[in-house]
Amino acid sequence: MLEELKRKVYEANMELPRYGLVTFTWGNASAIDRETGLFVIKPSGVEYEKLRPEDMVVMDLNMKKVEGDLNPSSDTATHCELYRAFPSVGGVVHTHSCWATSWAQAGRAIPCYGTTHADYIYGEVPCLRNLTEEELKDYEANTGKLIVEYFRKGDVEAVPCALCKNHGAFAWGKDAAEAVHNSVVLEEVARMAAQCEMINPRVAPAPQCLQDKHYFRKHGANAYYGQVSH
Ligand SMILES: O=C(CO)[C@@H](O)[C@@H](O)COP(=O)(O)O
Repeated sequence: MLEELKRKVYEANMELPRYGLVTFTWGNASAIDRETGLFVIKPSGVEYEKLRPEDMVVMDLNMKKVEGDLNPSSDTATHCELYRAFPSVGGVVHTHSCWATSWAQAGRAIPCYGTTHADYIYGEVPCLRNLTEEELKDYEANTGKLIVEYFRKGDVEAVPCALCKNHGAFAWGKDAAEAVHNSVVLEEVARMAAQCEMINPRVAPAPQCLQDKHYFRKHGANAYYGQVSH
């Protein structure tokens, strides 16, 4: 079932340690097939060196396992909430990548200090609050609901990532490969922002007009970066 999607999700997961975003088993990638409403996700706690495409687990949007011998990722309910809420989200990645997680642990949103950030993310990367003790009873689903609640008031495409306080990072995209790409961007942006504040503790965000210029060079009707044809 969904063999091609399983292969893509497997490849996306394998990219995470290659890019240095995942240590041991600290992360997961998934992707959804919108026609069937099923999504494919990494199994929980399986070492990346041992992972195989056929180990990927198929889930439905009611959190029922449809296919797979192994337990799905412990973060499956978070991925599921994002797929349920946002039809444009086709792939989700969660990591504990060092720099993004450092901002999450510090409880800080990442300001947009430059055009590398603005090329991909419109405005700051939010750092979402801790869950309450009550909310922690359904931890992973409520983590997803918190992200959804934030982006219902925002733009889930213009800001393709978020930090969860004291936890780690989530990123998404139209498919698993784009979600991985955005995770790499997030980690680089987080690292540069931290170093930027170290070099100049009074640094200010990049001027809004420069942020706009860079974001809209690459996104929307007037984008002209790369081999775009008008
Ligand atoms: O947050 C954590 C662990 O604290 C998990 O996201 C991470 O270890 C990945 O778990 P899975 O192997 O996907 O279940």
